[in-house]
Amino acid sequence: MSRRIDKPDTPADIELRECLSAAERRSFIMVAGAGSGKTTSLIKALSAIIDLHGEELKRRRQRVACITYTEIAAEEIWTDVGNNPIVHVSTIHSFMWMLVRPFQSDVRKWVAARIQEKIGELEEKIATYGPRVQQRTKDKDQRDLARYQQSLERIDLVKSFTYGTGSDYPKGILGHDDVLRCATQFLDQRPLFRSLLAQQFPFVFVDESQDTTEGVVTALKEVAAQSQGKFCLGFFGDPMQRIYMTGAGPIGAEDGWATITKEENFRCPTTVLAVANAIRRDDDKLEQTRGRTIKTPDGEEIPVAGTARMFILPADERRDQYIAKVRAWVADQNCDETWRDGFIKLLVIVHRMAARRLGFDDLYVAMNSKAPSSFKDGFLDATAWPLRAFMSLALPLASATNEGREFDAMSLLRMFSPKLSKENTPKIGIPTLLADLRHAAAKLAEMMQPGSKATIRDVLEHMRDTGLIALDPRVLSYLEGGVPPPPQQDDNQAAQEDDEDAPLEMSAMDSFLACKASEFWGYKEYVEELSPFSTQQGIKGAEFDRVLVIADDGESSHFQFSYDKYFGIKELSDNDKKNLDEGKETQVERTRRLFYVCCTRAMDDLVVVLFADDVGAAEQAVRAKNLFPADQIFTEAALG
Ligand SMILES: Nc1ncnc2c1ncn2[C@@H]1O[C@H](COP(=O)(O)OP(=O)(O)OP(=O)(O)O)[C@@H](O)[C@H]1O
Repeated sequence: MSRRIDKPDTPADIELRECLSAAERRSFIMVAGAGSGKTTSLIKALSAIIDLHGEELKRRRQRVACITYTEIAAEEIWTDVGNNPIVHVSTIHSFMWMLVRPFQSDVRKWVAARIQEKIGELEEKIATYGPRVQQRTKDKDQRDLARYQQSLERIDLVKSFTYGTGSDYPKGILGHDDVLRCATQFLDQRPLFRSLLAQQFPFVFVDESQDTTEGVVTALKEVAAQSQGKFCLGFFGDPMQRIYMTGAGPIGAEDGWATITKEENFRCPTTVLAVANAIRRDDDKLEQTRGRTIKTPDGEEIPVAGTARMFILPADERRDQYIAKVRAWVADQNCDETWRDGFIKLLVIVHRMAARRLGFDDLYVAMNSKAPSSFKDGFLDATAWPLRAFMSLALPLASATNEGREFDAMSLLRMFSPKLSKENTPKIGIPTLLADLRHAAAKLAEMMQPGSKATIRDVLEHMRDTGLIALDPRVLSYLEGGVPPPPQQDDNQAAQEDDEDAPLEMSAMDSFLACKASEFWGYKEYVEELSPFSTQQGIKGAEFDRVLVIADDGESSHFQFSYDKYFGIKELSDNDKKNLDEGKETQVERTRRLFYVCCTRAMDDLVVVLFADDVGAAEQAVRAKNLFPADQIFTEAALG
């Protein structure tokens, strides 16, 4: 693939360069549809800053900050600007942590206040228990309260604070959420902190800004307001591509800011572009032009037609066979064997069927049925806190151990084991310590082995007892609770009737801890290869020659998304209607945006397979929606 930086300049790139070169720096918003080259413009802008201001920035020891959604995107962008040290590319969490880290005593005060706040919330909850609150909930709340109080006493003993995936205050670890909370609070409340940011980083760019939280957007805007003329803030995004609930969506331009748009789509072939424009017709009506082109041998630029097709097939146990048939059919039609058995990008939102096929049915059920919404959301991209110890350490460490990758195993241990942290001077000799950790890693790999009977609880206890990782205190709290009693007859009902999410969390955690730990392998495969939310492969900003989107609500109607409602196969619920009346969004808007992101990844061919209970009704609804040309919508009959 050719490098983004080598692409020709568009009028938007020229307009953007004017914002960067003006004596009075001007902040801006670049809003444009999929494949319009926003990331390309961002890379070009970084390179323009290096050319225009590189020397001056170096002299003043200043840098340009570029905030991306994933580590992978950060790496890609930094490579594209020749790994220039003037450019600091990172995720928002590490950027914010870099800013607050030097202010250790302020962080300490902030952490103490945060714990006080949590204690206050818990005390309030305890004081207002309803009659149905279960004893287990009460016990857990008391344990959490005691833990917070203990943490508060130990905060002064923490030598220095660091940042990890989940917070563990007595160990001096601030998790993702806390880092953002702390940094945005500092930025909101302290003019000096804002000046410091602007002085260190006179240019701050945010890619995928539609999924950046409101708090971060506001805080950065405050920096821009305070340092007007000397600071340039740029947001690059597309509200239609917001796929996380926490994202800010459309970002408004402030007075004096430039709003830069891009009309063209450079990625999708004309057939796919037509679908993309049709999807947006029901939303902000933005229509993109051009589409991907190629140069003929005699230098003529011609549009790529590509293909865009949709299949409606029965939602039964033959899903896998149908997919294979569709692939073979497209291979024949397109004279392209890759469609039969080569690499195509499959995108599917996890549902019960997919989970069962990939061998993580119980894990899916634990995190989705009778689970808090934060678990359901966090299951889509593996960010839910109960999953973290597995995704960050247990799985990669077990793989490294199984494959004899000593060096990788050691790096993981150095990264995660509190026994190897700088603060912890070992009581036993280093060689003994390392041998113990290696032994613990081998045992972990054995417990994670497919076919092993070890449960998630067993593995977490093993990791806790051997010091392989500092577990999230919320996980620890459940481990300490012991094995739960077998469910009482009215347990489920009580769980539903109890107010708030706490009982839901408790029952979800009971099921989660009882799952086989080896189910995580199938889940990992899903997250890394099939999920449109995959942060590993980074579907955001990614593009693939051949894309197959599976639209399947499965057996469970997902909390956030419903293809059946989006395509108009299923009626909106009373709750949806109420939300609409109140101006809130429903599954329909969310599904539309996700569908848009998925479809617009295609550079050549797009195939959408919708699995429906009633194929006839679904076909009628799909045709009425008019997203695909009538002669490109097929049912089982076409497959022969
Ligand atoms: N000016 C250009 N001329 C030709 N091709 C371009 C140009 N700008 C970008 N492209 C190509 O278009 C594709 C999409 O670019 P890019 O990923 O920057 O878009 P994006 O707007 O960030 O995408 P999305 O929002 O959909 O993730 C890439 O293949 C890129 O190389």
